[in-house]
Amino acid sequence: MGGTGEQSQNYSTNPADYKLLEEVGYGATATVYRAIYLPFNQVVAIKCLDLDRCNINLDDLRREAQTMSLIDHPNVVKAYCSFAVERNLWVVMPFMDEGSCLHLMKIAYTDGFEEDAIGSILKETLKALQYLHHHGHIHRDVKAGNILLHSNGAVKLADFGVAACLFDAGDRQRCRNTFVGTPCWMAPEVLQPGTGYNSKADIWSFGITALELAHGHAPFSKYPPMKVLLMTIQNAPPGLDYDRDKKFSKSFKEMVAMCLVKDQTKRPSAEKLMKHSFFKHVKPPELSVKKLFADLPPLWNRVKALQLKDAAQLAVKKMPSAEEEAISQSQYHRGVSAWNFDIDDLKAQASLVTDDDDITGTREDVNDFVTNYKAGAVDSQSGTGNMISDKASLNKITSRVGAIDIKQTEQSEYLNRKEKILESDIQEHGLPKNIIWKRNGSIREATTSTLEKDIGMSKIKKGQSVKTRQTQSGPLLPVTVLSHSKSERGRTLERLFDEMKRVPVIVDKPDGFLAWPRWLKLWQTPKDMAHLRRALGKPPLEI
Ligand SMILES: Nc1ncnc2c1ncn2[C@@H]1O[C@H](COP(=O)(O)OP(=O)(O)OP(=O)(O)O)[C@@H](O)[C@H]1O
Repeated sequence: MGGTGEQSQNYSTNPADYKLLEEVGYGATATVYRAIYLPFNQVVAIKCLDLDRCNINLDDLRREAQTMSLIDHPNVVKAYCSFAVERNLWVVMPFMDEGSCLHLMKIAYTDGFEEDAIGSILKETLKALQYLHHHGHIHRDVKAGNILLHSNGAVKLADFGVAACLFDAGDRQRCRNTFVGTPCWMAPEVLQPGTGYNSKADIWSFGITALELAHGHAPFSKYPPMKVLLMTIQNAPPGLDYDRDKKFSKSFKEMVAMCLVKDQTKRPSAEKLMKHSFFKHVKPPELSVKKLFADLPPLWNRVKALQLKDAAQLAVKKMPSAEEEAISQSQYHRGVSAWNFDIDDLKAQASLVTDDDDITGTREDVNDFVTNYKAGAVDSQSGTGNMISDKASLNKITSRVGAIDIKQTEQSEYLNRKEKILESDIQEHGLPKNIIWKRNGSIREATTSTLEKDIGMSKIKKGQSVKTRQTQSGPLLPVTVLSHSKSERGRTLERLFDEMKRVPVIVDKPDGFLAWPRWLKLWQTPKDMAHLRRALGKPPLEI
């Protein structure tokens, strides 16, 4: 099933022929926009790769994008064309109007999909792998975040070619100890230097993706990457559990187990896997996949809602002294591909991590917080939004964004280069008026007005931006602060306030104000206010 408005015409490489509309996704190196190709008045997606962040030769990138444009299969997202725009590479693709499976799970299916939908999604993805492997390609980044969906039921595997190119140029093949990939989804042989890998690595990732779709997250996802690496190499492969996963069929469990065999030579090829009985009775995606989107708001509103949720995660995450760890965690839980790591270094770090380590709280914490917040369960009465207007103290602040240290004075410039959520955006596109948040089978409604009011958008002046990029997902939210004992809570708050000094959430560029959304009201008692005062070194100003 193609059905995504793909046309065989030539697309121009003149940026003026494209009108960028909403942001519909972002990854490690790219931001994806819905756009109109003006000569055809056709909706397309444009992936804007930031070449400064890619560290890659433009010619290599172009060549790879050209390869991508030669790909022709209904289950693989093809590139219509690509061209450089200043320090970006634009890749023009068909617009998959329901976004990725990952986004969909995050917004409405946090515990994963039902088996009939999973079967259809996996079967279509496997067709894509069959095609790619047959043509001698390895995808290397199969995961729910790269499986795109269309409202007509079409399922396509994305991120082939350009991603591979980007990372190959980072010496993936040549450098023995350095790999790039998404650790949770990576096969043991990919993680072990010198082993060598082939298309069977995609079959492992396919098996992990099956578990991701079944549970709403990949196995080991609560652990830091270095631990995942060791667990993948040393532990028994993950799988569907007899007890926990009772709702899934025997044939589904068997199929997943076949993919997740550590010895790559014993894993089936895509072609052989397609013959497994699990795929024989799969429903057509128009029946099982299409129904997943019923009642959901448009993709761009969902993306915006997720960004706000992520901003919350960033702002209140607890990471007492391990900023880098938490930022890494954030990227890791987002499932981004740009994970550069050194095996020896990671092994050294991994030895310091115990099974009981819970560095960042849990995914459930985050979801519970968001759900409760929307339902009004989080106290939003006590405390008010606070703003620090003391420039001298601000100048001391260094915010850590991704792997880059940015001094306060450089922040405006940095933020200018980032995508922003502006008040005008919120007003223009609106947050989803009636998101149906399905959780544990229950349905809740969140209204724009509540969310906007509590976020204090009315207080945010035009030009202020919310930094969200680094926090697509991940259990970084210390919402347990609300249920902790007093002393635990105090300690968590202290760390939180300490963190707040370093991580500005909203920056008012003209005045150099630092603030955070007023709905992050975790200081609930006079004692908490005292903590805040101490952490800031001065009484917080109310806004
Ligand atoms: N053609 C498309 N139509 C609609 N949404 C898209 C399209 N391509 C990508 N997206 C959205 O944008 C997100 C990021 O895109 P993509 O994965 O290509 O970026 P990336 O930088 O390569 O990310 P990563 O490295 O994390 O995989 C996707 O997860 C998906 O939600």
